[in-house]
Amino acid sequence: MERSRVLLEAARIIREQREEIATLETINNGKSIFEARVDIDISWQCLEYYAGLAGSLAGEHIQLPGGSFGYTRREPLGVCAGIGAWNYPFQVACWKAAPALACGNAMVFKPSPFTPLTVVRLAEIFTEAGVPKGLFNVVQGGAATGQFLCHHPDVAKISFTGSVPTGIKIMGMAAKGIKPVTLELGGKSPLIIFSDCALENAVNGALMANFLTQGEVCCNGTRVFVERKILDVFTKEVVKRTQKIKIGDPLLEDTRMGALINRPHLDRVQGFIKQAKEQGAEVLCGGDLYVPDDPKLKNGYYMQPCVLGNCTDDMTCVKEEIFGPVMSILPFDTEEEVVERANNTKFGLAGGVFTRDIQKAHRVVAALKAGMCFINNYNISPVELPFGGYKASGFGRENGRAAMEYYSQLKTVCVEMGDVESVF
Ligand SMILES: NC(=O)c1ccc[n+]([C@@H]2O[C@H](COP(=O)([O-])OP(=O)(O)OC[C@H]3O[C@@H](n4cnc5c(N)ncnc54)[C@H](O)[C@@H]3O)[C@@H](O)[C@H]2O)c1
Ligand SMILES: C[N+](C)(C)CCCC=O
Repeated sequence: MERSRVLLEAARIIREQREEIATLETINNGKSIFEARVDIDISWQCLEYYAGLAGSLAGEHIQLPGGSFGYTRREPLGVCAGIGAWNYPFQVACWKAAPALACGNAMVFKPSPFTPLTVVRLAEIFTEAGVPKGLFNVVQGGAATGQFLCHHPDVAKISFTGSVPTGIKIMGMAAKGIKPVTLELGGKSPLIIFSDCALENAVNGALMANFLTQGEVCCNGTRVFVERKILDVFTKEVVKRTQKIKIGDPLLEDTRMGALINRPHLDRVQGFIKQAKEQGAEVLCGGDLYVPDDPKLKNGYYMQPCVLGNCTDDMTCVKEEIFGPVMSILPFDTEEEVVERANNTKFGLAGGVFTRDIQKAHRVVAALKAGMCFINNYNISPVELPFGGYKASGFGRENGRAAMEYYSQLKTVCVEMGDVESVF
């Protein structure tokens, strides 16, 4: 209950300072202030949710023969290292810190060197809310700092959010110390649009699945499979709506797409589009740099959101995570075919389906090999729901009751009520 009170107080401070933190996050990452506010809301909701769960940590009582019994205790792991990506800096830190602290652990958090700012604010808020000194700590740095944390003998668990190649290294380092890991890695998720969908919702869903945070979202549904019967009408509408997305100064109220994280990443995203064209895809809209009128933004890393048509499953843009505002549209004819193609990927983070046929919806998501599936929506984040991947997208879960499992360990106590029957 004490942990709960402190987390609730931290959530209250975040709510109170929402505008200031959102502004800092926009400066930190480049995403629009409109979206940053949503991220901050999801963050305080996460703290409130785990505040609610903190007092419910409990074991079981198990009756044994002769009046003996056993019981289990759910105990903290110790010092947990959190290593974050740059796309949701404040939110990722809250998704890790809230369950870690609720379960009685300490955390040392390392943000991405590209987004060092807001997690420091989080640490200050925790202190202000009454988190004891040293219980939540921030260290800045890049790969070397991350490696140091993973190898440190006092670190009991590593919770990592980032790319698959780094995830592989983290798992290797954790293996050396037999440390449990949570890996929240990348994806190339399918979004399946059946012809019996509510078209406007499906178009909205496809935009939500591809263009939040400049497309730099792990669970994005970037392979948009569209039933051939509605391919033309769906594509036309998606392109029309994509062209209307307001790009520019992320601190302006009406901006909906800000700047990508840095120049090398922008070049990489555009490299994927160039390669897609060479492989036969058609750029239906966007893909070029966007240069705002404001002279002080001229050198910003802005690009026009891109929709690719004429795509096939073997193209690089369809197989690899681009992590930018690039949607690939792929036609399909049957449910069986689309499920097989949707699952034909090394990743398994998310998936989505739009249809009015509720049986088909449940049948298809049951067949998808992905950890987070959406029916008739995409990329919403209720903190009550566990989030995490299958296959190369990682394992372990954040959010929901499930995350408590990943920040605690079970101790079993066996209690003898009779005499010891020795075999010797
Ligand atoms: N599944 C999820 O919840 C989720 C959420 C956000 C981002 N992501 C993924 O993150 C990737 C983009 O983020 P990124 O570019 O910051 O990823 P990244 O793997 O380059 O870096 C992630 C973090 O790991 C650190 N790091 C890098 N090398 C390390 C090493 N050898 N040892 C220890 N730490 C190291 C970085 O400094 C950073 O803090 C994408 O693939 C995206 O899909 C996944
Ligand atoms: C809040 N979203 C949009 C579901 C993103 C979760 C974190 C992944 O990058």
